Amino acid sequence: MMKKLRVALAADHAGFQFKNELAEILKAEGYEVKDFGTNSEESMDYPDTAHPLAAAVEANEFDFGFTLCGSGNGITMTANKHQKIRAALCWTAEIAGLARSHNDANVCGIPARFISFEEVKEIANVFLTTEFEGGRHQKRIDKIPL
Ligand SMILES: O=C(CO)[C@H](O)[C@H](O)[C@H](O)COP(=O)(O)O
Repeated sequence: MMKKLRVALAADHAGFQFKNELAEILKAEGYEVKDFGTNSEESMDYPDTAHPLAAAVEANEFDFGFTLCGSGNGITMTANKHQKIRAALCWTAEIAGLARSHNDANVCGIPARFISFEEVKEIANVFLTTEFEGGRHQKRIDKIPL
């Protein structure tokens, strides 16, 4: 039997709505999903949800993470402070595929104020189903950590 992929989600107030909708879709598709918040549209600071998500992905409690904020930048920058995290800002499905196949990204950053939920679903689907190619890309990602 195929292993259920474990997926962590985190957002700030700007990504809250799409994060909830994405969680429901991923659960319905059979993914194991954990929601690291935020839990309302009340203004909050994205590092407060991004750091716990990144720490859990880094500890291999989850296979992949999705981070959603307005531009996708702040929450993705935060996740990338963790040594074993490769968080990629993904605004199209093609970028999401390249983030997996070339960069072995383990966190997908989503700019919730700039794309539609249809696009979010496509991005998530491609991100979760694209394999890392390895080869020449492996030695490049090996050079990323300081
Ligand atoms: O962190 C961000 C930018 O990198 C996100 O886009 C935030 O969601 C945004 O800054 C929140 O803005 P707000 O005016 O406080 O709603």
